[in-house]
Amino acid sequence: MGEFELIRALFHPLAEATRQHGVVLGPGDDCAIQRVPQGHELVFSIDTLVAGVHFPSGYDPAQLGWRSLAVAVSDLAAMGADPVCYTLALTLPEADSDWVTALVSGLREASFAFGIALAGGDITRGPLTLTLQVQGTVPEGQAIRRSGARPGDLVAVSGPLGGAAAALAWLDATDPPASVEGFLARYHHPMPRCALGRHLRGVASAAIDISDGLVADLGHILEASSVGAELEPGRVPRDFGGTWASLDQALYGGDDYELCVTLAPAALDRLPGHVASSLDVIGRVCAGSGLRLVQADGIIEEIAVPAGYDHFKGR
Ligand SMILES: Nc1ncnc2c1ncn2[C@@H]1O[C@H](COP(=O)(O)OP(=O)(O)OP(=O)(O)O)[C@@H](O)[C@H]1O
Ligand SMILES: Cc1ncc(C[n+]2csc(CCOP(=O)(O)O)c2C)c(N)n1
Ligand SMILES: [Mg+2]
Repeated sequence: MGEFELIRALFHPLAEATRQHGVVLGPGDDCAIQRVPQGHELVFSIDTLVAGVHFPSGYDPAQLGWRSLAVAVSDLAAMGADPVCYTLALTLPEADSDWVTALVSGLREASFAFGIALAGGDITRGPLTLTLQVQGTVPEGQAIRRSGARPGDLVAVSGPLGGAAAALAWLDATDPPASVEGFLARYHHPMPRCALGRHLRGVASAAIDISDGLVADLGHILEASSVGAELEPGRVPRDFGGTWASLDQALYGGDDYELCVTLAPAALDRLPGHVASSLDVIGRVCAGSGLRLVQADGIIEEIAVPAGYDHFKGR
């Protein structure tokens, strides 16, 4: 199949199937057109996934479709935005229609799950790479930024951490033990916390999605907000169906796509019960800078400049 046949046969039907009323014009013209309702703002972000870096070379294409859209939509969730549409720039080593059909099936499943429509894209030949630009909307002024954390706020996370990092060791295993299924599910099937993000508009003082690891991503909030924080590692959730990720994986492993949020104690009390109970409080924001890990025995570890994944240095 050639480039245009692939687009017509596989991507146009996906765009038709997922079309949203916010998309005035989908694939087929020089640009797509999105309607932004009055009183709302456009929120957008771009993410690239490279074979061998963000997913294993030889990764299952249907899982790749879900994972790629999930990690991209996760940035919208962190802002409290409602997903509307995305564009996909796809670089393929060859035009293997079975492989692309499977990729499209994963994208289709994720598109429906997150309520986001394919609006356009680009296909080129080269090393396997996907770039997704996701677009959403929020009521004017209500996007949750990284810069709003204030001393006295609680630090909370939306779910267990470290599972995707723990899965890395098992990605190539032909018959992994049942005990690591929770880790693998987290890697293969991340769930962007869009519903939570929506509830946190006007409630959370700051939010970020955890792509690089808790310490690194909380570090981005602290830096943007010019504050510090104390974190109790013993309170960080890391249970994946009865098998626990290590503390190191929970603190420093990436790819979990839970949210890390800061909010005033009174704001937590105002949340509906089921939303509040989806958050685990793990620490507190304080004046100053840097992150202090407070162990159960009171020993404090200072982390001055929390570093994340650096593509030019490795981990
Ligand atoms: N080439 C670039 N030009 C302009 N801004 C950039 C560029 N690369 C990154 N940024 C900006 O830097 C900030 C952090 O980027 P990063 O890719 O680390 O996002 P993230 O949400 O922290 O992580 P992830 O990529 O896993 O979603 C974002 O605001 C992003 O727009
Ligand atoms: C096969 C394989 N090996 C390692 C990782 C881990 N990993 C790669 S990049 C990244 C940070 C986010 O990148 P970016 O900042 O580009 O969004 C993480 C946690 C993976 N996902 N797959
Ligand atoms: Mg992010």
